Amino acid sequence: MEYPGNLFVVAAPSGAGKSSLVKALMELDSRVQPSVSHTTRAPRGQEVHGREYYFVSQDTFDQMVLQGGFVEWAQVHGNRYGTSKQALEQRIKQGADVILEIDYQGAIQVKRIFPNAVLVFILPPSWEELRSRLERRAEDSADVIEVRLQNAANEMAHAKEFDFVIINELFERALFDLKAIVHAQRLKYAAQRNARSDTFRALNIT
Ligand SMILES: Nc1nc2c(ncn2[C@@H]2O[C@H](COP(=O)(O)OP(=O)(O)O)[C@@H](O)[C@H]2O)c(=O)[nH]1
Ligand SMILES: Nc1ncnc2c1ncn2[C@@H]1O[C@H](COP(=O)(O)OP(=O)(O)O)[C@@H](O)[C@H]1O
Repeated sequence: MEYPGNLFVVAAPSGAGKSSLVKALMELDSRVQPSVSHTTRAPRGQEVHGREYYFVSQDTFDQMVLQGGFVEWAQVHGNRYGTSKQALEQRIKQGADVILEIDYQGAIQVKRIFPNAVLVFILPPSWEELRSRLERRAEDSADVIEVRLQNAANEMAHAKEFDFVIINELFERALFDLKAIVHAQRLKYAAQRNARSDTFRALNIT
């Protein structure tokens, strides 16, 4: 199945900077719209239901799984997260370029469904910096930080399955790299669309 707009998936270990980069990209580029996921995790810091996530109970999440309401879902760091079909269809109707901020398991599932999806993996510059960012963010308990760091090694081993890898050392540089990936995909998509219409014109197909 071809996604009608451009579909970008951004994954990274917790603390690598994916939310900050996606947020900064959307502030620069209104054509990129987020798909708001559902999660059984409790809200953190300033998070608002319906903005960062739809925060739902285990039962609600179970019901959505049973009813086939998710394009993909995964168990991550002891919580469940999923991209609802409704959230994606809402963006498809807008013809938006959609950015999914999901884990590597979800990214692989999305690529199977939408082969034209562009998968981007964000890496921290070092282990020490990853830990330090989680501690500086100060939104997770020490135990939660340990769980996330333990999972990070396995998550980063999957980076090679992605189309692009960005090292988020200097934030502005990483943001530029993410912008360039989005821009290149748009040009490719536009070129393909124009080539198709040129061919149709040459063959007198309206
Ligand atoms: N598969 C999947 N993963 C998701 C989804 N939403 C968020 N995640 C991932 O779940 C993990 C934990 O997210 P979160 O609790 O917000 O922590 P963070 O990584 O520190 O921002 C991250 O890897 C997210 O990318 C989703 O809808 N599907
Ligand atoms: N390039 C960077 N240099 C220093 N700190 C960063 C950088 N990118 C993100 N951060 C900070 O690191 C912490 C984790 O970033 P965040 O976007 O929440 O990561 P993720 O969404 O991948 O868990 C935040 O406090 C954020 O401000």
